[in-house]
Amino acid sequence: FVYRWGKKDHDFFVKRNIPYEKPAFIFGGSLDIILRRKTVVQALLEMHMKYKGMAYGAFDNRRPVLMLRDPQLIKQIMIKDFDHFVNRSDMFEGDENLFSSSLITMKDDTWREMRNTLSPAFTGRKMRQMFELMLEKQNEAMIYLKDKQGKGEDGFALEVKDFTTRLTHGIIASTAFGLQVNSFRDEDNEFYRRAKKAVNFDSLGQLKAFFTIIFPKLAKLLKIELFDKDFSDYFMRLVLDTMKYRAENNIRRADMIDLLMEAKGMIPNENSIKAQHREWSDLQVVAQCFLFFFAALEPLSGVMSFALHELMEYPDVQEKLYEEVQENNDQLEGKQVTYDVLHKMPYMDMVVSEVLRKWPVALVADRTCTKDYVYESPVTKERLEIRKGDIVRASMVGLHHDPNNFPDPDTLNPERFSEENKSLIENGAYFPFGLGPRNCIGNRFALLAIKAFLYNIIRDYRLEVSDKTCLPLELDKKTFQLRPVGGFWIQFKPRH
Ligand code: HEM
Repeated sequence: FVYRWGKKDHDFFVKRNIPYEKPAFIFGGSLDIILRRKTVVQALLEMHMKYKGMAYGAFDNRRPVLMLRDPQLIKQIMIKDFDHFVNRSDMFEGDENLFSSSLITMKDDTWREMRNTLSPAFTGRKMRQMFELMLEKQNEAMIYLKDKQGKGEDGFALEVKDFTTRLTHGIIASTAFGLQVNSFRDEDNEFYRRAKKAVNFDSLGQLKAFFTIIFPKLAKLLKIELFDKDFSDYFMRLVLDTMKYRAENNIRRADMIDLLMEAKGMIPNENSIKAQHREWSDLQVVAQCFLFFFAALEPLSGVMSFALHELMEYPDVQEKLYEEVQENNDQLEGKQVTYDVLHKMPYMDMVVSEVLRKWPVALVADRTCTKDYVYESPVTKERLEIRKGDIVRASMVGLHHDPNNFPDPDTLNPERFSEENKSLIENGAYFPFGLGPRNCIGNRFALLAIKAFLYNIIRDYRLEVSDKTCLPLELDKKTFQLRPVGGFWIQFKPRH
């Protein structure tokens, strides 16, 4: 029995006549990663380059996954034939919890209705209002750096992932939970501690996550939950109490809580959202605030950290960006950067696009096939059959580093995204925020936060190599997070 179970689905791609990466007994496709022999990025890149053609097979732990390689096919699945591929793959089995009830994991009509409910929170108008809340947090971060700098001119070395994580926590606490926490000054606040525990899996957390994914039924039987009850109760109480307090005291604020209160009919509704959808349960509402942690915290702080590292490694790019920042800073007479100014900085846009090409931190985007599907390549006439229940996956990291799509892929070159060059980029080959109706709902939010962050840092500091910098950047195999060996160390030299 164990032998049969350990080899379950190993012939999946043989039967389909699709080339595939052979899985290991019991552990499927993740053995090298569990044993820390490879990083996830390395495994994805190697596979992408090894296979040719439209698609190949791989195993995500024990599940067969069809890896899509061809930009045309990816566009067809993610955009044009989205109706066959509405849902993501199930990550965890188990009872309803804060993760399983969030937009990321919702399915079919429930997903559609929740996406419609949340979309107004991410429009240009709302972003403009949320920008003010973001700036408050960015200012706290800049004060922290100033204090660290002291009077010396040489500056100081900083592990920037810790710094960007604290900043992102502050932004999420404010924009999603309506909370004012200064994670720089008050380093041990309860919100920060609890949230960090949830997202920043320690070794035991990582083991629990793997166990629940590889042995979902056993985990359910043994009542091994990814989030303990105490933790879920804290966030449920936090959001529901805030809503009650605001309703009683008639408080409005440009954040997620406000939008969800509208959706629940607790306050007057600007967007007539309530009329369009069902009654959401308390769990479903709180899960949408919580999803900022899963969907936003790690990618946002990750991209900010990689951006600083890249600017440090490419001083010419850094100087060119500084010139653009300085020009705008002069026009603003040193006042705070605005939403409009950030949208009119072409070089900033090119730099951020290129950092996201090199470091598409979400790495992959998944869909589950919900109706049988056949694709025929218009070029080669090759056919690919995808059946209901199959999982398909596009590897952004593979496509973004494929020299056929981006020559010299390991070099940071913002010119790829210049006005004249960017139209040459195929959008099935570049999609750091995913593609189609199920793409990242927070992409504008993310771009805004990253650009405001870079503006402030580059205006005040020159980024240089420190004694502890990992250069060339080598990802740490010991963690599932994207982090260089020894951390993201950078020397901050004050410009003024
Ligand atoms: C640089 C930062 C970010 C990156 C690179 C990123 C990337 C992605 C990617 C690749 C997906 C999957 C898209 C697909 O399947 O086609 C996604 C989904 C999602 N992201 Fe982001 N994201 C970022 C920041 C954020 C932020 C700040 C938020 C919230 C404010 C957010 C909320 C979401 C949500 C809710 C989904 C699921 C959407 C759905 O299923 O309808 N993300 N993100």
